[in-house]
Amino acid sequence: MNLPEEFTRRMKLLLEPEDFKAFIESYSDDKSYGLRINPLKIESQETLPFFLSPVPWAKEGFYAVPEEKPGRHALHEAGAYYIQEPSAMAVAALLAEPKALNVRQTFLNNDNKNTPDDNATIFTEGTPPKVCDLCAAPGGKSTQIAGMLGNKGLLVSNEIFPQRAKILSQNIERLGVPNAVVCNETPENMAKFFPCFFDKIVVDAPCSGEGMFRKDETAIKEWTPENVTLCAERQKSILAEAEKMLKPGGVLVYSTCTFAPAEDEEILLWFLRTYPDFHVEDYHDILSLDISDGNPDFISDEMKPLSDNEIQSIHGSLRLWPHKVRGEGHFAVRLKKQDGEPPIQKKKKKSSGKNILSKSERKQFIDFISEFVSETNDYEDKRYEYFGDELYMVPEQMPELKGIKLVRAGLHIATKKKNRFEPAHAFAKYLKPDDVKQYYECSLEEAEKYLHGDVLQTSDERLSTSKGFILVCYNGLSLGWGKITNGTIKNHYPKGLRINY
Ligand SMILES: C[S@@+](CC[C@H](N)C(=O)[O-])C[C@H]1O[C@@H](n2cnc3c(N)ncnc32)[C@H](O)[C@@H]1O
Repeated sequence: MNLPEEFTRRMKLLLEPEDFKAFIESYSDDKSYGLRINPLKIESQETLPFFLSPVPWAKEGFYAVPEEKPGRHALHEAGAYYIQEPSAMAVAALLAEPKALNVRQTFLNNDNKNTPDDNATIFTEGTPPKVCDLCAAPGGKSTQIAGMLGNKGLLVSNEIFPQRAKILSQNIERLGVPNAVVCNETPENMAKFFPCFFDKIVVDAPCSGEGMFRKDETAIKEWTPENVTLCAERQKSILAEAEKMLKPGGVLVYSTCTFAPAEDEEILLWFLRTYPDFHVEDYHDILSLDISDGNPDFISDEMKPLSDNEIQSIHGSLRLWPHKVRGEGHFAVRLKKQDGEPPIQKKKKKSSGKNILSKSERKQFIDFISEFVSETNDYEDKRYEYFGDELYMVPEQMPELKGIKLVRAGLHIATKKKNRFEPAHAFAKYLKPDDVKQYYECSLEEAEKYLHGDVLQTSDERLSTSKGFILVCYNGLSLGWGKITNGTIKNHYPKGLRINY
């Protein structure tokens, strides 16, 4: 592998000779590859037909074998898991509260045996939090956070580039997440819409991507020292906006997938000096002791001298090195904002009302879903809003977002067509077989046909007289809608998502 010369020179200066040797040698190893199970869909990895071994720092994370192609399997489309580079899984894990993370520690101490307690999620106590993932596409951290939220609270996932925001939104849909709002905004606009709003924010910043070298040749080609400087400036401006959006007492997680101190330790130091009401919370002993500390010696002379407090804070950040852990490399730190009274904000109205379902429309909608949903009670007191003809079940904690570029406003539940509704694909992805009046459980071969867009033929006696919308499932997980008559299931899998197996 042809690493950029200046990159190698810098790493040689930073690392001890033995470390440097091991670091460079790690580039001849295979890249790390993993998947994270989606707790909204499956309880354990045991139902997956792949060879998996646990990632120490992420409860739902597993190393996988790329040759088994889990990304091409029907279970992937069913939202059972998300393919994610293992070291990246440490970032969202840093959002967890220590109590829940101690559960994880027990998990590790028990030879990685899964225990029922281990399903404890981080946000189950007290009011469910409002979380923002500010640089979110394609959705690795967002889908991990959604799993931790367990359909409670609010997740606002933002991505600045429209095409990437669309992919983010699709991944959120695939994993069946109901409480995520996807925005396509600049961090500056996000801060205007959400001042002092969030309990937790992740800034997984755009960076020079030195941790991508083994995975992606273009990261090597695009690397320049000037880009490192440019990224560092951009990271500061993104963090400055994130800070405005965080409530007092809130948690900010900053991360990059690069090794450049200018984007890691130095950004952390800059942040602590600019915002003295933040301090670092050290999670090494909670996440995994294999993870290294951030290094105060990496700080350049212009930023020296460092106080004892600053040195300790930098030690509290995490570095995942590819020669020390099984992962491509990451930097991450958890910052806590001092408690205090939030500045008084103009209260945002919940909604202007014009998009909201009228009483008669609400009745019409509930009547419509009662044709295929077993229990409509859960849907009766929810907040519904139209965006054009698209009807969304909007998370309760979402303020009115007039003027913001929205890609997804919660759970896309239906499309209005003249005087009737058509259930949305996202709604199918959210539902489980037990939630509906009729579902069809496919074989793997049928699932692949369905995902390809084919009509399915069933000889299942129970369905011989069935009519109307039916949830097409594989391994007990919904793939999408079909419409059944006389045992023939017409395919409603969205055209843009169809796959050639
Ligand atoms: C490291 S990636 C995020 C990866 C994502 N968190 C995940 O886990 O899948 C950084 C993201 O920031 C976006 N980005 C680029 N420039 C940005 C800017 N000026 N402000 C905010 N986000 C930006 C990129 O498009 C990219 O999707």
